[in-house]
Amino acid sequence: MIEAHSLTKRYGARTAVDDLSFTVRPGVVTGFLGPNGAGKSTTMRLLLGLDSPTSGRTLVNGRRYADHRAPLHEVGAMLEARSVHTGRSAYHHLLALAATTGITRRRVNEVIDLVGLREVARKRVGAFSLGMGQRLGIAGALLGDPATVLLDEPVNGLDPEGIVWIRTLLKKLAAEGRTVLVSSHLMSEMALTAEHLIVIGRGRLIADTSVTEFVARAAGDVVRVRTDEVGRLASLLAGPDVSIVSEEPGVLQVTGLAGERIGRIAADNGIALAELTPQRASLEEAFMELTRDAVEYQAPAAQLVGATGKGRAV
Ligand SMILES: Nc1ncnc2c1ncn2[C@@H]1O[C@H](COP(=O)(O)OP(=O)(O)OP(=O)(O)O)[C@@H](O)[C@H]1O
Repeated sequence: MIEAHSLTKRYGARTAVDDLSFTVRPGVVTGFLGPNGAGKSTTMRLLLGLDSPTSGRTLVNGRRYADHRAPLHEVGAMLEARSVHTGRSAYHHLLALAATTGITRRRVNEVIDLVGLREVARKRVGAFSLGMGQRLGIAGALLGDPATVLLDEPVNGLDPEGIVWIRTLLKKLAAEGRTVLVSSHLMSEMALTAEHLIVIGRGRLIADTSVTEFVARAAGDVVRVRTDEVGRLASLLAGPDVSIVSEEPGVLQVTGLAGERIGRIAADNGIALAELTPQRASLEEAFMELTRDAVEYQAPAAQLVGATGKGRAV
């Protein structure tokens, strides 16, 4: 389990992380989402004790990272910046890491197989592609068989096959009862990988919600209706919670009524419809909407704010 309590990090006048509180639970993959510069990497560094917070605190498996006697067995992490000795082979890089904490050669070989680097294990890391480097970083994170895994943008640089592989691996790690926190700036990727989402913008918490709930809220309730009788239909549909806009001749964009209801009202009044289409905001659109101006949203934890697409020009 990972906990952030009122975490704040300032670099001079710049606030990278701003009073952030959340809990990451074991058993599911949690996506850590935010646009570039939102503060994801900084938060991850704070969780790992690589940087100290200006205020607030973080706990991993109930303790501060620095208080763990064998941190590699508690938390495995891959941060974005690669700090691998490029002259070493993948095998020797992992062996050197293992040696610092009494991890066996057998385990080194296990993780090499787990991440699919067996064929290139003896090659110099300097010659690795970005994707191979990511796999090596993941191998390092898993070396200590940790209960908690933190990965910063692990999908970067992976080919489609690698992306599917990491998705499957993360789900497996979570199913084994581990806590898995994965950062990304790609909503679409996280929607396929994560079950829970923590979304930040400008260092602040914007949403702490299940992916299911995020998807449900992202599905806007705008229905596009095409008919020869727009005027008559619009007056029949009008109501206190209904908004109707017509941006092109013969077409209404209706908010606040389900498609079924619109179809029923039209049929009851003998109006023929040429089209009746619920318009769904894509997840990516919803995410962008949500993070566009993070300062607008000052969400309490465990709530999703502003993802309904309100404010869009309909
Ligand atoms: N060491 C530092 N010194 C000064 N400013 C920093 C430092 N580290 C991060 N920042 C600033 O803090 C903010 C958050 O950066 P951070 O790298 O945590 O964001 P991020 O969400 O991980 O973004 P990205 O996806 O681009 O890596 C940015 O404005 C960044 O410029």
